[in-house]
Amino acid sequence: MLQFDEITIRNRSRVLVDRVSMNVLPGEWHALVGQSGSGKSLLSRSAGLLLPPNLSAEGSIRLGDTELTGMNRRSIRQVLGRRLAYIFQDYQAAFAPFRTIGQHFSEAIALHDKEHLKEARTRTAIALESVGLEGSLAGRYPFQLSGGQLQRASIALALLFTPDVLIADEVTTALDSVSGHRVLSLLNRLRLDTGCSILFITHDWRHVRRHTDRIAVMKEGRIVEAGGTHRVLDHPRHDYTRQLIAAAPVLTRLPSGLQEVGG
Ligand SMILES: Nc1ncnc2c1ncn2[C@@H]1O[C@H](COP(=O)(O)OP(=O)(O)OP(=O)(O)O)[C@@H](O)[C@H]1O
Repeated sequence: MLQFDEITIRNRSRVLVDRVSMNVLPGEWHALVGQSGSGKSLLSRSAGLLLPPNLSAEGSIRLGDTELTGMNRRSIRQVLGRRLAYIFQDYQAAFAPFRTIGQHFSEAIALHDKEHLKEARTRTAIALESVGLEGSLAGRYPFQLSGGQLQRASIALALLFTPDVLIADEVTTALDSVSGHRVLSLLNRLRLDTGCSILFITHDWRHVRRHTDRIAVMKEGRIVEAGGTHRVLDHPRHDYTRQLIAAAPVLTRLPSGLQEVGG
């Protein structure tokens, strides 16, 4: 569904992502893990052509049959939000401070589905309700919502057009553990309802074990190990994966079928 082929990302002096290939399958929840600075965010941003201007990317990224690399701004804008959506740790950045939540939804509908603009209000209310928020929140400004509410609103906005792939980059990091857990349960329900795939970047192995189907492990710009979640967690082949798992002590004590308490 989202196929990265031999992606290399560099700045003038350094290769930051080195010939990475990865395939996110339809409907799956695919984790991308690795230490800070290993290149996870750059790789995921390269799909939406969202790299900072001082970096360049080579290789091929396909969403279904559509080649994303080399698209012009106009074409990628049509893909972003409609077929490929992002949610970030910094969910505040998804909203402009002086526009209401509802205005953000109307703008997205105006961009991707103009002929149904008249129904924007109803659609917004339905979308907000699908993530457990009241439709009336559409009239509020971002600063009038809690962190958890705003993250839910950003998920509703990202999933408004049922994208094929949702890229979730450390979406629970800024939330307390209960809100984080709720957000991920919500994502799982929406994934099952809509059939979208999730590329999930995280440092939290509890979430990896609980939710994901497959894992790719990144180290210094390369994927060093990839496979089914239970295989990688219970029988890691690469030393680096073993070290990462050892640094999350609770996981070392649990066979993959069991869930840890808490979190
Ligand atoms: N605009 C940039 N210019 C130069 N180097 C950059 C730029 N953006 C990121 N990097 C470097 O690229 C490497 C990979 O960064 P990236 O943000 O992808 O890491 P990450 O694995 O997502 O880390 P984290 O888990 O902390 O978010 C890091 O060494 C980072 O310093």
